[in-house]
Amino acid sequence: MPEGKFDREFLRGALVLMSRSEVDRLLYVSDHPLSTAELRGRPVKRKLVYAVTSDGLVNQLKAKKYTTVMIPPYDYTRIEKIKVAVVAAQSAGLLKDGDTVLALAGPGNDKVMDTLVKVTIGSEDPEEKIRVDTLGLPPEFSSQVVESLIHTAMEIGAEGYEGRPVGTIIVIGDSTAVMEKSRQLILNPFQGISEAERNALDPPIREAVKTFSALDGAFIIREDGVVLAAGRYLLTMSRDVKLPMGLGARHSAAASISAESKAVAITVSQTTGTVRVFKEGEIALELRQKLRRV
Ligand SMILES: Nc1ncnc2c1ncn2[C@@H]1O[C@H](COP(=O)(O)OP(=O)(O)OP(=O)(O)O)[C@@H](O)[C@H]1O
Repeated sequence: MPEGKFDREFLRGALVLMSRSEVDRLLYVSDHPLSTAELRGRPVKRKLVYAVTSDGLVNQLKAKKYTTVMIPPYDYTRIEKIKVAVVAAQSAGLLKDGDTVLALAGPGNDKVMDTLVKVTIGSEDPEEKIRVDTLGLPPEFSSQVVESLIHTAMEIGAEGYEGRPVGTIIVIGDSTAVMEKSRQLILNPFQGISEAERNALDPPIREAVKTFSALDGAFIIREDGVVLAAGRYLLTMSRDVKLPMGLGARHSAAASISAESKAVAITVSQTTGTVRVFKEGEIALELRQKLRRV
């Protein structure tokens, strides 16, 4: 889409707002950085954080002393792009609780920006907030991967598969150990696909995870999001796990694998749609469904 007069006005309007002292950070989610002319006379460089999708661009912008974070090059919606960029900026220590952030994103891979979002960091409804940061995950885990899979799990719990409720387990991290402590129940649907094409950060792969959640068994996912397998039966049965009454074999298997490896295990309960994250054998996070469509 070529950039028109209104698009330039929109950007100018957004930059005027961003210059205001109430705004702590301006998150510019685009592979088309602002031009010198667009930035001239605006005291925003200090606040500006670019979120871009290529290493090359990160290096170019850093060489020009711009604060820059990298986000995956997937086909996200504008709001998803902004969420991913906020998480990336948080992980890079660029945002703190209470910061007012204005984020700008556009529909495609051109210069046009059409979405301006105001976010106050840490102000979300605690029920809604997925506090991956408070899970205390080791550094090898990508908070983007974990957050996106928790989100996918919430969708599985809310929507089920073809109108019927489904449950599943998603095990993330320490994958060599987890593969050793599990066995394939069915043919692995992710086998033979190149690693670049089976990353859970990629929206089509997230959709595939939702579809395959109807299969028996667990997903095994590497820290960087590469889906190694679906349909795995977890062989661990640890006695040291703490489970509330009423949770059965699925939750017990997830708790056990998280006790016997460094992995975290996300469960979706078929019965209630509730999503739980297990770490070191215990529930580290529990998210109930507000609205269930199945
Ligand atoms: N060790 C395991 N590895 C992978 N999946 C498992 C394992 N044990 C059970 N499951 C899956 O969990 C399913 C449901 O088991 P069960 O009803 O006992 O679980 P639950 O913890 O009560 O969870 P839900 O709330 O989903 O019913 C089984 O049909 C199976 O697909």
